[in-house]
Amino acid sequence: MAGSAGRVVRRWYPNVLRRSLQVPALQLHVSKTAMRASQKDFESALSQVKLLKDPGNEVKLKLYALYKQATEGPCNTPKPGVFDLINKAKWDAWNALGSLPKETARQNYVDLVSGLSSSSDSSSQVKPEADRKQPGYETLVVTSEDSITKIMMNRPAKKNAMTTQMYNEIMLALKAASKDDSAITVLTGNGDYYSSGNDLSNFTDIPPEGIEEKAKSGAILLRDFVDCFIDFPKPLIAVVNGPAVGISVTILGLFDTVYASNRATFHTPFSHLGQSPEGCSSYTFPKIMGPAKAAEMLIFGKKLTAAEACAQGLVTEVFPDSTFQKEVWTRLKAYSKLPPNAMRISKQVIRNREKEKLHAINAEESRVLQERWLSDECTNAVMNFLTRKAKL
Ligand SMILES: CCCC/C=C/CC(=O)SCCNC(=O)CCNC(=O)[C@H](O)C(C)(C)COP(=O)(O)OP(=O)(O)OC[C@H]1O[C@@H](n2cnc3c(N)ncnc32)[C@H](O)[C@@H]1OP(=O)(O)O
Repeated sequence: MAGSAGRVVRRWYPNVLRRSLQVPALQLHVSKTAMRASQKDFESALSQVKLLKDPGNEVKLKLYALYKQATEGPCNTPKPGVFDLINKAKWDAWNALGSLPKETARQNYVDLVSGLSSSSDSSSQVKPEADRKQPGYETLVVTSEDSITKIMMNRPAKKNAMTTQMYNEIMLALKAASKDDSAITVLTGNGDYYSSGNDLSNFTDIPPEGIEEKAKSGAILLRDFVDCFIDFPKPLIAVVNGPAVGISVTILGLFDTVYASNRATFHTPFSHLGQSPEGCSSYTFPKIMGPAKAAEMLIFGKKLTAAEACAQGLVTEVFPDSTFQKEVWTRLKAYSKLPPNAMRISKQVIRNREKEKLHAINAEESRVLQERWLSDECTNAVMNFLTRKAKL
């Protein structure tokens, strides 16, 4: 079948499977008994079915059963043995149609193929990215394609600094991705930065209740945000397209895989900002890279190159910037074809025993940071940045 975009859709009934299922329906042979009022529709459905995208075994069995019923009538062949799994499944499907009249079976076959064709038409077209973009996000571009949900931070002019709105939108996007039919989820950044971390202007928006209330709501937001990463059920991959700062670095310890461009750097300047570690990094970083290397990053704000971050286990693999996107997305597309349930379960087995501990650490880090935000050290550092006296 040619899709409405004029693109030929791959055949879903491979020869091997067709042989093993012995589905004569797909040989474009129509028996005389089926040649009645809806013969033309039936023939056209038989042609169409060969060009559909793979509708899955359940539907293929339905099609098989309806074809047999339409052309041969009720099933009266001997039931295959229990170990002849494929033929038994086919026999069961046909037998389940009981005494359904041939004409009704033929009509049902035509209706089923017609339904499959229209859904295949709409899903087989290559849509431009603007069309695939999920609506409702202002600070992100969220797309789902090839079983991959991609969450892209989209404030390139501000180096993808994370505003309160961006934290909330990332939480929403993760919650949606955890329930959609994608196999893996990716977080990445648009432009030259992955992310410059917390948007320091978040500190300027003080509510009438005062600065304490601001720190309190910031700590709740931080805790909720990090909890979403701790609990995310599917493989989560960071595609670090450029420099990463602050919270965009610390949460990497909660990802399953981190791919980085060789242009990326990893920097957590908490002491410079009068702040303290978050994103569970006080636990994950010493575990990943050892306490001495973790202290250099988290206490002294040492900036790591991508190669250093990889050597210390924070990054899975580094790619040359010139081929970064191509190589990483080729790899991810291949991974996304692996059985999704197996991947989820493997992630659970790897991560679940740490979950409770991570939630407790997140709560504690958020509580400490809430106090830090009220300190003179933090206020001065933020003021310095916002009045352009200091750049990290
Ligand atoms: C509620 C949860 C709280 C969780 C807490 C998390 C802690 C952290 O994440 S700590 C890390 C905070 N981040 C920083 O301190 C980075 C600050 N930014 C910089 O030092 C520099 O901007 C840069 C090194 C990232 C980039 O420098 P560069 O010279 O290349 O570009 P700029 O001209 O400085 O930036 C362009 C544009 O973007 C604005 N911007 C960049 N980062 C931030 C940021 N983190 N917060 C607010 N705004 C940021 C920058 O001001 C420029 O804006 P204008 O063009 O309007 O001047």
